[in-house]
Amino acid sequence: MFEKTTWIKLPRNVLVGHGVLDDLGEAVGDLYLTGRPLIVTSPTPNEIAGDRVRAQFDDPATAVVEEASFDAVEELKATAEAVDPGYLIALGGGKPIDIAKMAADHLDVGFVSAPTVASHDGIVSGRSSIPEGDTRHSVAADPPLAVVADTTLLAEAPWRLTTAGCADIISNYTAVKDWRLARRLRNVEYSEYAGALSEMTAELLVENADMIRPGLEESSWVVVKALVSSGVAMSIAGSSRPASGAEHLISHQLDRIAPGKALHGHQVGVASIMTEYLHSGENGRWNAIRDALAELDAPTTASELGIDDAELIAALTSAHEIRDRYTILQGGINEEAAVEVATATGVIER
Ligand SMILES: NC(=O)C1=CN([C@@H]2O[C@H](COP(=O)(O)OP(=O)(O)OC[C@H]3O[C@@H](n4cnc5c(N)ncnc54)[C@H](OP(=O)(O)O)[C@@H]3O)[C@@H](O)[C@H]2O)C=CC1
Ligand SMILES: O=C(CO)COP(=O)(O)O
Ligand SMILES: [Zn+2]
Repeated sequence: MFEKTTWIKLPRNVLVGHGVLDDLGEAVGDLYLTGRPLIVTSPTPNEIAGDRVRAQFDDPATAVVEEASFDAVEELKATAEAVDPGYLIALGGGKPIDIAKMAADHLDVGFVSAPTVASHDGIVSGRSSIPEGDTRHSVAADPPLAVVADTTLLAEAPWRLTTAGCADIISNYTAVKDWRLARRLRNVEYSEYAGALSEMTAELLVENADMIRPGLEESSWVVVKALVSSGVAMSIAGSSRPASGAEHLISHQLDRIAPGKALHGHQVGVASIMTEYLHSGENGRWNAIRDALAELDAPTTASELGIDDAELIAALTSAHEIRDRYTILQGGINEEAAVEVATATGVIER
């Protein structure tokens, strides 16, 4: 008997465009949400756009989060108990979005995402990525009911945050390779739709790379559409597999070994050059990944990330330990081989 079930959760309203942050109230009204909103943000986005959002609601409450952690989720839930919100609005980068997404899931209230940077593909996904001790959890949570991405605001954000979003998308190439490898060698569940969507998203971004330039609203448009599409691929898959393979494991390790030095997207981009090399060898397309990153002004070396060679090698050799996810790094890579891949790809100097 056929007993498989698929439940794909997706946002209902996705609003991308010029000045649309001022339509957030309307987008929320369209969802028939009731009660007061709790705006979950972090210091910079609160300063830049908090008042614009608060002005659209009666009696809004605000919680400012400083870090992505399970403690921050618990603190937010405690705030919510006092505030009794009808729904949450996440305003900011990956940090407040991940925290609000997970807290909304626990509180059983709706959640709306208003990204202020196009820096990662969690703006739409049904996952929260939260570190805990030596591990990193990709926690299932309902995706936002609505996404309101204001391209004017995103184009004004520092360029390096946009290039981080581009690099997070480019890393989909190797994430899908790892996923296919895991299907072949461990029979893990694989979705052709999610894999194809994720790869196509990376392909379209690279094809449009010449349109992606600092301060251009069209660029934010192209990048956000890609981030939305990648998030949808994760929702279809019901896991972060289409957008997170060994390159993400390396980046998560860098977050622990060299915290705060580089952005998530930039780390996964550089790591992706190396995992592509591991997948396809020296004549493979690792240099196409490197060139695409360089064209988008994203880092391609450890020193551009601000990371020491030793930190990079430590992340490479320990990445396989942090999550039970089969990738090209399964079983680990030893130090000599790690130095070889990092130098062969120019990520560290010989
Ligand atoms: N759930 C998922 O599927 C995914 C989750 N992620 C997670 O997302 C996080 C990375 O996201 P990222 O956005 O880089 O993290 P942050 O939320 O930390 O944002 C990065 C920086 O941008 C600042 N910022 C936010 N908006 C603006 C703006 N408009 N202008 C200037 N600065 C601004 C923030 O300020 P401040 O310091 O004041 O907050 C912060 O310093 C990681 O934790 C990663 O694991 C990544 C991909 C997918
Ligand atoms: O960053 C992500 C996808 O781009 C989320 O991946 P993780 O599941 O590895 O946290
Ligand atoms: Zn990512």
